[in-house]
Amino acid sequence: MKVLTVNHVTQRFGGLTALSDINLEIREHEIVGVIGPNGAGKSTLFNVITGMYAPTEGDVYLGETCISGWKPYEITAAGLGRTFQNIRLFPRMTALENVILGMHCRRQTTLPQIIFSTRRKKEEEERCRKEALRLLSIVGLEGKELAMPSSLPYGEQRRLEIARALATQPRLLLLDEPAAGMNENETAQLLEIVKSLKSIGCAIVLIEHDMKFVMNVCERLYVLNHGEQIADGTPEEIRNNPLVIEAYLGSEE
Ligand SMILES: Nc1ncnc2c1ncn2[C@@H]1O[C@H](COP(=O)(O)OP(=O)(O)OP(=O)(O)O)[C@@H](O)[C@H]1O
Repeated sequence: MKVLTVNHVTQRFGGLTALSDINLEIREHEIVGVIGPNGAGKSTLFNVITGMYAPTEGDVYLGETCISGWKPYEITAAGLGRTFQNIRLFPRMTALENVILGMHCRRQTTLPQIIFSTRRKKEEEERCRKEALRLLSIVGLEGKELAMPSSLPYGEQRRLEIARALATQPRLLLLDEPAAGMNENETAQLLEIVKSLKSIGCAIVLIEHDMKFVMNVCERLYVLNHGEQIADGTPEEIRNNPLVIEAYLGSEE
């Protein structure tokens, strides 16, 4: 079953075409990469999918639902989670609280229940706490629930962001350069965690410049260059694609 369909999407900014007729299909449980040299349009594509921009042309579907023009929070509630290129954790909250906050779009208590502290609210709080602890352990942060984000090493802060994104119960998770700034050890740990997310039933699309990481974790790749989709296929096919090789060599000139 398809989780995400990007259907003939074009994005223009004034006279600049940042994306031109892009088509993507992501199926359940897949891990798919979007790669391309600087300025290729990767972030713009993520911004269109997550509702930061409404596409100039074309449509985005989450499952069977067209989400083009929806607001980011509506898209999150519909089942699309994301992490950002730069860490966006709440600095004055513990790791656990950061994850619990990610759940707010799924919480069932109403405002009066919150104000009058009903039994239902307490039960829900306990349920959220247990779920947040489970998510922290999925990203390898068991025992770190009371840590403040700034006390965690960089690699763990990025994993905490993934746990928070998972707290929204996404069908699809978008990771924006998850390995950026990580050392070799941190990248290797992240690789195992991303692979393990397959088993919790969410599909993953990631933008990443670290080619070794991408080639190891992704089952399929889409390649953008100057806003155009120049290739898609398995890592092996992409590695040997002359258009891709030319795009990357050209970008180093
Ligand atoms: N809001 C905007 N207004 C105008 N131009 C934009 C906007 N966002 C992106 N662009 C332009 O669109 C093009 C694609 O940029 P984008 O950031 O999507 O590329 P990218 O592949 O993510 O690059 P990088 O790998 O360097 O992050 C660039 O020419 C960029 O300057």
